[in-house]
Amino acid sequence: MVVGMGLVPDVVSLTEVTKVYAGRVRALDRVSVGFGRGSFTAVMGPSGSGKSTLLHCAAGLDLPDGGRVVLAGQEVGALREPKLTAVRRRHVGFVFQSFNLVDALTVWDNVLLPQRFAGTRPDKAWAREVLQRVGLGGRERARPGELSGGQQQRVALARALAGRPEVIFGDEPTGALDLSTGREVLGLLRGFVDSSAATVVMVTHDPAAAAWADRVVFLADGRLAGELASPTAELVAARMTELTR
Ligand SMILES: Nc1ncnc2c1ncn2[C@@H]1O[C@H](COP(=O)(O)OP(=O)(O)OP(=O)(O)O)[C@@H](O)[C@H]1O
Repeated sequence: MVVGMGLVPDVVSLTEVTKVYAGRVRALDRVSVGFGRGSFTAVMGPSGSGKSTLLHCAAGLDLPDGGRVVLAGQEVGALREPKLTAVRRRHVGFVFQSFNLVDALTVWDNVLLPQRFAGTRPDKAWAREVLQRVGLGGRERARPGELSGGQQQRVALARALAGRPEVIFGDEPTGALDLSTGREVLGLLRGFVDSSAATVVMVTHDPAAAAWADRVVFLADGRLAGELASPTAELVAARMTELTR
């Protein structure tokens, strides 16, 4: 099944992607899916269905064993290090459940860190604006340990956005947050998609979180198991119940 290959050009596309672990676990089995510019996609499926593997392959963090991944116009499998890392740093932002902030650095330095790693001159005015937008204006000098979980996730979001990536990948970005803080983070992601035509691909277990997306892509046993446009939490939950039956 091929989903998401629409009229809008894809920022990320996977064609017949297969990933096998330890020579026998087929985590992804000929998955073809595209993520269009300015779209927000949630990836869902039962535990072990291949969601994180899909995200890692799409983001160039992991190489597929078969098929093709094109990320921001570059075929990932054809790139060697350090080029692959350079493409990732230039075009991709990440938001993980565990935030992955550096405790020894201030909020400000955490936000600018990926650009410093990339060797690009940080756009400080934009970084400041992004921190304002996520509600952390004035907290630049704080350390992550002094912030709440929700605030730390917002720092991670600001860090992901500060380099103006074409695509942001989230692996359970609201998984460690309470309901209302999770909603705030999802609202921010939604706002960035709508205002800057950024592309978001987010793995989640939560139907209410998936309902913020334009589309939900379902996986089961490493294969695509359909998609849902304009999702509601109820429709997503019903589909998940069918998949886990
Ligand atoms: N590094 C690895 N080595 C061996 N097997 C792996 C590895 N990573 C993932 N797998 C296996 O690949 C399959 C897909 O894993 P993946 O983490 O992508 O699923 P998931 O849908 O994200 O699961 P969850 O919802 O539980 O996080 C599982 O069977 C998992 O055990």
